[in-house]
Amino acid sequence: MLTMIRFHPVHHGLAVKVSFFGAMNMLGLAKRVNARILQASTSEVYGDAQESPQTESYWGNVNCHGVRACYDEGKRVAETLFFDFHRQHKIEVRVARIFNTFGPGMHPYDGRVVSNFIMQALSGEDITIYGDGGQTRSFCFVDDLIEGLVRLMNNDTEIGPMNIGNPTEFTIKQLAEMTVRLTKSPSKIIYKPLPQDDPKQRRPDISFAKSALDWEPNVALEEGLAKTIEYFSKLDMRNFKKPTTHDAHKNSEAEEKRAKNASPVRSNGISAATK
Ligand SMILES: O=c1ccn([C@@H]2O[C@H](COP(=O)(O)OP(=O)(O)O[C@H]3OC[C@@H](O)[C@H](O)[C@H]3O)[C@@H](O)[C@H]2O)c(=O)[nH]1
Repeated sequence: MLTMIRFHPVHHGLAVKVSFFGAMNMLGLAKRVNARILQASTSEVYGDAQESPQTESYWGNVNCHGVRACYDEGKRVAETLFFDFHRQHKIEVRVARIFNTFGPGMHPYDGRVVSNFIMQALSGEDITIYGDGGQTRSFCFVDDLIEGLVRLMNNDTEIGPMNIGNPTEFTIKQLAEMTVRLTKSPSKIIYKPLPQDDPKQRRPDISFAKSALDWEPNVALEEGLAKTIEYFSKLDMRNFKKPTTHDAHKNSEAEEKRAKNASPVRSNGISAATK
């Protein structure tokens, strides 16, 4: 749900609110009924990472006032709450950092890259790469993710945070080409501006999950993508409506315009207008 609303301007504040109050409420409930509780955290806590692969000990690189912050900071503060409740109230928390996950069951309009590309390819629309497509992601098939989460919840000693993702990295351009090939689509690939603060590289270090849970993903991107394409091709689209407009890239179009109108920046980074 948070993924779906992440870039919609109307919902920016809501993402932080849902993350914070949702975590507070659920932790209160876990305390009252003495339950073990899982936080589905995210690779977004690493922001535009300056280390790759990302280990759990990396503190991340998040622009706290950027357009993406509502999601990234919301999930970061939720982790803070989980660990505080663990320390103060001895709640049995488990925190998994999930990397880009895909598979049957995805909402066709959730706005993420896998669903966008498959929907575009199946309907013969242009495939929209944001930026030059050189940015990378590590895509985890849903069955692998669920197995990892179940093992983490059943583990009596490790609380996390723990990366649960597929460490095989692909560029977004490779994903677009693979989608076109697997769907045999006539769609052509087009390029749109990159959204502000879009991470350049995402790849989990899963050594912790491997040693603690004896877990690693088994489904390769191509195999998972084929299953996801099959799922999307059988969906009755009358049951879905577009929740938001297809406009994530527009954040950066607006940024570009602002930058063009701003005073020139000197090589020392100080705007000419400030001198
Ligand atoms: O149509 C599109 C959509 C997205 N993209 C690009 O594809 C990349 C991946 O974008 P996605 O929207 O799928 O999401 P991200 O990988 O950035 O974050 C994702 O993984 C971590 C989760 O916690 C987040 O909830 C999820 O959104 C980005 O570089 C994005 O700019 C396109 O090139 N075209």
